[in-house]
Amino acid sequence: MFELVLLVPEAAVEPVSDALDALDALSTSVEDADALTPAEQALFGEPGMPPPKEGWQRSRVVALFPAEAAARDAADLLTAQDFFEGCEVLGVQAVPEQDWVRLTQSQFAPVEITPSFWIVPSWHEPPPAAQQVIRLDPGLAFGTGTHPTTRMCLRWTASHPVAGQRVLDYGCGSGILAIGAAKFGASEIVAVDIDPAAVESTRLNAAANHVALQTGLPELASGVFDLVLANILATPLKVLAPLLCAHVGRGGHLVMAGILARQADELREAYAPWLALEVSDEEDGWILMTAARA
Ligand SMILES: C[S@@+](CC[C@H](N)C(=O)[O-])C[C@H]1O[C@@H](n2cnc3c(N)ncnc32)[C@H](O)[C@@H]1O
Repeated sequence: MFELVLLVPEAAVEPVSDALDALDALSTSVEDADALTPAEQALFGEPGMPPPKEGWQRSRVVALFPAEAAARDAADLLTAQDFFEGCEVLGVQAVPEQDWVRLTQSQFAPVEITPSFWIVPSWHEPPPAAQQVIRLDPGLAFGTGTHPTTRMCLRWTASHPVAGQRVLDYGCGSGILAIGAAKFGASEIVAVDIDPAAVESTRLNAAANHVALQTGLPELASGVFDLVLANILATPLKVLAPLLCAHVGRGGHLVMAGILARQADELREAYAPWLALEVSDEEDGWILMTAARA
């Protein structure tokens, strides 16, 4: 494999990427050419918000070709185009052979939730101290245990008596919270998501963990539960307030994540007509908000 590396100003990124596609590049990646320098620009918005800017001032565009001649031909053809003005060919270089599967796998190590509760990818052995293990590989749906919001929900489940309880995981993603509840003895679990890919992912992950649960689109959730887990984001959680509260039975708990510390008051206010939320955990600027129904 050979890669053609280009320096491209913001306005030309789209036509250059389209042209690389038309020139049969196997893949094209676009990175901030000023990354790790004082000119680096953040393109991430707050969760749920659009980024403050569409593109970087200068991008490093890397296109992969199967042969050196194809990469050099593409460079020659691009250089002749009007839209290439202001762009620069930085070079064509051989890409060393890699074991991509092993490289990807090496980036996902077991995640500790508590000293005895771990999330472990299928290619790792569980650590000796692990008494409870969720087997989970990164996939299409959110929830591998590496995000603080997921970890806080799992820690809550691990430290409360969920055995024998009816549990609703609202916004289940990979199903990790539902599977966690099953590992701690919940007797009936319903896991729902608006994304059909998440529902499928939950079904597969539950099977891989030998866990029985019901999963489907949100309409599947009916009745009241002893525990309602919802790791979504502040804005949808506010909209869902009446619905989620209606699912919390007497003596039951609502546990919510996906909320930034500075959003605590607005969430408290949105839920006040039904339940009194309090902050019960915090990690990396994210908080866990919980409430109990008397
Ligand atoms: C941050 S992920 C959480 C996944 C997993 N529960 C975890 O804790 O890691 C949020 C999930 O909520 C789902 N979601 C977003 N809005 C939703 C809604 N209104 N109703 C149901 N699911 C929703 C998304 O599709 C996504 O899978």
